[in-house]
Amino acid sequence: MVKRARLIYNPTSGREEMKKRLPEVLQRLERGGFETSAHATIGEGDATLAAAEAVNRGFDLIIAAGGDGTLCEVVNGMAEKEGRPPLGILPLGTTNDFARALGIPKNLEQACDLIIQQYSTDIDVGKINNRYFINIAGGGSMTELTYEVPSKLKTMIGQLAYYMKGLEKLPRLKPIELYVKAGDLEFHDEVMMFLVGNTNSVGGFEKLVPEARMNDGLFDVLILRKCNLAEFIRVVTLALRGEHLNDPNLIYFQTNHIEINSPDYVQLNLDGEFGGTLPCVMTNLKSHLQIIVDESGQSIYKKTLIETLTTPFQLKERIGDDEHDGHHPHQPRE
Ligand SMILES: Nc1ncnc2c1ncn2[C@@H]1O[C@H](COP(=O)(O)OP(=O)(O)OP(=O)(O)O)[C@@H](O)[C@H]1O
Repeated sequence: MVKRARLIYNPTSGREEMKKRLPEVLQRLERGGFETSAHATIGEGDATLAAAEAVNRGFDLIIAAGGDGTLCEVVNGMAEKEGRPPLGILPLGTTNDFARALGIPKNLEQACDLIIQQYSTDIDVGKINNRYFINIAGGGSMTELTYEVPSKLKTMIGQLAYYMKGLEKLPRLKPIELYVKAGDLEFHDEVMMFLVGNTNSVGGFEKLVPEARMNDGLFDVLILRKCNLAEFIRVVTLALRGEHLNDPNLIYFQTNHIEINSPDYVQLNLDGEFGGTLPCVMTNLKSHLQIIVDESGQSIYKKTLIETLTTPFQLKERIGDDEHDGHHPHQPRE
C-alpha cells in the first residue's frame, strides 16, 4: 500500500540545499513507497501551521526538512494533535543538533533511505509554557547567540558563524538572578546560564549535558553559577571535554518538571530559536512523539537513546492498520 507523506521544508535552511534538490528527494521517497507532497515554509511559524494541517489531513508520515528551528516548529504543530503520525527528519540546517543526537545522516540520499526503511521509536518532548521543544531549552549568557546570528552568514560560513558570534559576546557576559524549583530542590542565586536538555547534543557538542537521553522521561539540567570571564572560559573548556560535572561552579541534576523564574529580563532559547522569556514551567512529556530512526536505533553518540527502547518497530506493520486490529500505536508488536 502506498503511504502519503507530507514534506515540510525550509528553503532557507543551512546552505539552501532543499531548494535545489526537491525533485530528486520527492522521487526517491516515491520509489521508496511514499507518495509525497511538499510544503515550502514562507517564514517564522509557518512550519507549525503546516504540520498541524498535515496531521488534520491524515498523512501517514510528516517529514521535517531543515534545521533545528524548522524541526521545533513542526513538533509544535504536531504535539497537541490526536492521531499524529511519525516524524521523519532530513537534516539540512546549520548545526542539526537533534538529528545528530539520533545519528540521522547529513547526506540527503542516506537520510531519505533511512525514512524509507520505516523504523520508528518513541521519544520525549519538552513542554515549556504553551510551547514545545525536543532538543534543548536554555537562557542566560551565550544561549541567545544561536538566534542572533544572521541567516545570510550561516548560509555563507555554516557553524563557524556561531563561534564568531560567541567570541564577540564573550567580554560582555552578564549574570542573571534565577529562582529554580524542581521537586525537592529549590535554588536561588546569580547564574551565568542554564540549559535544560532532552538530548545531549547542544550547539554541535555532545558533552555539555552528557547524560541526557531523549527517551528516559527526564530533563538534564545544567546551571552555571555566577563567575568571572576567566572562570567562565575555564568551565566551558572543561565542559566541551565532558570534564565539568564535578566543578563547584556547576549544578547538574535530572528532573521531569522544573519551574524557573527571574526578576531580570531573560530570553529563552528553544531548540536554537528565540522562545519567549522567563518565567517558565517545563514538563517532560514521556514518549510523546514517534520519530524515524535507523533499524538498530543506534546513534552516533551511542547513548542518546537508553537501551530498553532501542528496538524500533516497523511502520509497515503499523500505519493504517491500528484501527483494525486494536494494536496500540505506541507499543511495539511482539
Ligand atoms: N522562507 C523562509 N524565509 C526566511 N526564514 C524562514 C523561512 N521559512 C522558515 N524560516 C525560519 O528560519 C528559521 C531557521 O531555520 P532552520 O533552523 O531550519 O535552519 P538553520 O538556522 O540554518 O539551522 P540550525 O537551526 O540547525 O542551525 C526557522 O526557525 C524559521 O522560523
